[in-house]
Amino acid sequence: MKPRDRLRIAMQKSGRLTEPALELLNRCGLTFRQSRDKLFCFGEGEPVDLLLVRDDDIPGLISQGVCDLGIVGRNVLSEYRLTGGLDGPALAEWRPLGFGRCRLSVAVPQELDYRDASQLQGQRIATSYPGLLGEWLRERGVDASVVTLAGSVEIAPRLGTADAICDLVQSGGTLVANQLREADVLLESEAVLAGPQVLPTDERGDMIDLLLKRLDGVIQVRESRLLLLQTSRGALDAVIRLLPGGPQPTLLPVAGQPDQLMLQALCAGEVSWRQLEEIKKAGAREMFVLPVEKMLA
Ligand SMILES: Nc1ncnc2c1ncn2[C@@H]1O[C@H](COP(=O)(O)OP(=O)(O)OP(=O)(O)O)[C@@H](O)[C@H]1O
Ligand SMILES: O=P(O)(O)OC[C@H]1O[C@H](OP(=O)(O)OP(=O)(O)O)[C@H](O)[C@@H]1O
Ligand SMILES: [Mg+2]
Repeated sequence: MKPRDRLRIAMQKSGRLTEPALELLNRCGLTFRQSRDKLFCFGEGEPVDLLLVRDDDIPGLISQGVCDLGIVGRNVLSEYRLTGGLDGPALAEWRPLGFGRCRLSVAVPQELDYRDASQLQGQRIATSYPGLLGEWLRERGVDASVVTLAGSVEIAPRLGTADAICDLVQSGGTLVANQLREADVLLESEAVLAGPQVLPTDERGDMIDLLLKRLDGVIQVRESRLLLLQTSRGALDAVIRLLPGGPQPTLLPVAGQPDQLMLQALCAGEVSWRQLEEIKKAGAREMFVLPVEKMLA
C-alpha cells in the first residue's frame, strides 16, 4: 500500500458516537470539510482526515492499515480482537474517551431468580457478541449454546428462540420493555481511541503523539471546573478544607487589602450550589465557577 503522509481516523458515520466524536476532535483543534458523499472528510488545518463508516468496520480498517486510528466502542473493539482480528496486527486501546458509556450484560427473564453463571448451563443465549460471550462462558466453565443475531437481540426470549440474551445496556429501559433483567456484566464499555499496538514512527507518528497530548488536555479537564474566590487569611484553612478534590490551590494577594487573598483551585468535577454555600459560610466571597476548555501541563 502507498504510504500516506496524512493521518486518517475512522469514525462512525451515523450513530451514537458520531456527534461526540466530532466534538472531541474539534476540541483538539481538528476541523474538517465534508466531502459530497460524506464518507471522507478532509482536515482543514492539520494533516488529519476522517473516514466515516459503520462502527463494526472500524477495527478491520485499522488492522488493514486503511486508517491509522479509529473512534469506536470498547465492545466492538474487544469483539473484533476475539473474532475478526486474529491474523492481523494487534490493536490497542490508546485512550478511553468518556462518552458512549454502556455495558455488555447477560439478561434473563424477569421471573428467573439468577444467582450465578452456572444457571446458564445448557441454555440458549442470543447475542451480537459471540466472541465476548463465548470467552466469558468458557472462563466460567459454562457450556451454553450461543445464538448469534445481528440486532433486536432483546426480543429473542419472547420469540422462544433463546432463553437469555447478552447485549448492550445503558439505562436498562430496553430490557424492562422486553420483560428482561440484567443478570451479569461482562464488559464496561465506552468509546475509545483505537489504533495498532505499534504506532508508526514517520510523520504520522508525530501527528499521533500531538493528537494524544491534545486529547489528554481535553479529556482531563472536561469535567473540571476552575473555582475562583476571595477569602480573608483568617478563614483560609477552613475554606481550603471544604474545597472539592484537586491539586493544591493557588493563592494570590489582593491589591490594597493585605488581609485578603484570591484563591484559585482546579476541581476534578462539578461544584454544586450546596458546596459553594458551605464554602461561603466558611468565609469566602466573590466566588466564580468556570468551565475549563483546554490544559497543557
Ligand atoms: N444505549 C446506549 N447508550 C450508550 N452507548 C451505547 C448504547 N448503545 C450502544 N452504545 C455504544 O455506542 C456504539 C454505537 O452504537 P449505535 O447504536 O450507534 O451502533 P450501530 O447501530 O451498530 O451503528 P452502525 O450503523 O455504525 O453499525 C455501540 O457500539 C456502543 O459502544
Ligand atoms: O439500556 P438502554 O438505555 O435501553 O440501551 C440499550 C439499547 O441501546 C442499544 O440499542 P439502540 O437503541 O441503539 O437500538 P439498535 O440496537 O436497534 O441500534 C442497545 O443495542 C440496546 O438495545
Ligand atoms: Mg454497528
